[in-house]
Amino acid sequence: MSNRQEQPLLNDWFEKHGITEVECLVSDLTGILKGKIMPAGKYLKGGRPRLPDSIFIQTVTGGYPDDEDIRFWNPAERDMELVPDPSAIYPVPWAEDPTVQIIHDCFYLTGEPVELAPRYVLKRVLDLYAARGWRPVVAPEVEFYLVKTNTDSDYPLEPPVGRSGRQESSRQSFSIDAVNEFDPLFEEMYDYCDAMNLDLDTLIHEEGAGQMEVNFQHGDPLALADQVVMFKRTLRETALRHGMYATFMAKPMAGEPGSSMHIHQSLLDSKEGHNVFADEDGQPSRLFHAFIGGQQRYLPSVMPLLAPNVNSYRRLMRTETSGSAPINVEWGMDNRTVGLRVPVSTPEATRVENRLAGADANPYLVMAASLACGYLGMLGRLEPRPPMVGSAWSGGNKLPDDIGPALDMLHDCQPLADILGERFVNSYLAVKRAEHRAYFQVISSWEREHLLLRV
Ligand SMILES: NC(=O)CC[C@H](N)C(=O)O
Repeated sequence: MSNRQEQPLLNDWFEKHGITEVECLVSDLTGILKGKIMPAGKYLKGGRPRLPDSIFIQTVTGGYPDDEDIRFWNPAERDMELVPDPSAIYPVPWAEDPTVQIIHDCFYLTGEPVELAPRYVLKRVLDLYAARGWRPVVAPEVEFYLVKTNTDSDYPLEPPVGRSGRQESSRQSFSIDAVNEFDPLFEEMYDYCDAMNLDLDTLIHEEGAGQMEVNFQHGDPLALADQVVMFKRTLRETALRHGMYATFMAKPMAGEPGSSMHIHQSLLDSKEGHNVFADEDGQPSRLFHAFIGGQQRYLPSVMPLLAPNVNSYRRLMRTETSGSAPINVEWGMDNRTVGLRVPVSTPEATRVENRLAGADANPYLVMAASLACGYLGMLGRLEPRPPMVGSAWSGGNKLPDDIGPALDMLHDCQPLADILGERFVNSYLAVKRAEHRAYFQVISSWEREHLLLRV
């Protein structure tokens, strides 16, 4: 991978846009963009930027796993070379100087890819599909909240003040006027997304106060994961410019529904280009059913990638305000109470929507995990349970209800480690356990409220 095929393309692009500065981006496990900022001339002329591989064992608080877990990564903390992906070049429309942001892949200096990189984990799963002549297609839907800026982390978040000077105080699902309250912000968001070629389909108001959802046009999973990462960055920046925060936390406010990252998934024959989830007679195919069977069998074990934080499981708790966040891996036609919804569609658009992931998850890992489960189902020709008709809520929570048990289930699932990479899974478990320990060291206001004078 040390060839420089991409160099002429970069030269042209930089020249055309008069680029003076480059942001070299790599997504860590959480989805935080790490990297280096460089003058354009140096970037084009000089060697590739480097980072230590320890960026992939860093927790969200900047810590590292405990000593006993360190054997899972590379104690030498080796350098990685960052290689630009020419299909992931985006201008930075809000920058003062002409700046480009480029998503990079990571390779050791010996040439092997770094298996801990989330983007590599997705590529690895896509390669397995490609080897069988399959090309998965996905369409992500991402929910988020706009909230009032707030610098006191002990204080609950609040909805932002819109153009009317008021905060939303009742459910405004699908209201156009409630979106228009934040018109200046969304107009700028669209301008930025257009400049970056992010293919947004629709924007709607969701159920929560200040909660919105964007849908992306369907396409290649790697390109869409890149787009979601870039969209999150763009929206956070836009909101700041308008005196608000945009948050992708799975459950930012106790009395409001959580935010999800639904993934619609279909499967094309790589050569012919037709959707193999439908038979010649237009009926759902055996592969489609086996894909769902795999999702039913393996999704509970891959929950740490779909719901990666303690906060993620608050979204998946059934309460009066949890909205339609699923707590099961049932499937059903046009049914929003199940984790695996099959929308009514034409045969060419036959697909299954995985509704489990939170908006807080890393999109590379969500897509890798979800597609890995479907792949295992197709390989093992697994049969799904009968589709759910009516409400699936009454069956109770069929998913791990906290990050601790979810990590134990991932640890015990060898078929997933074989697909996602043993070294990646072990490092991921170590990082998430370290985060869980750090969380547990914080004494919450609930404990002060209810235990202080009673126990
Ligand atoms: N768009 C919807 O169906 C709502 C999803 C819900 N907010 C969730 O967290 O899963």
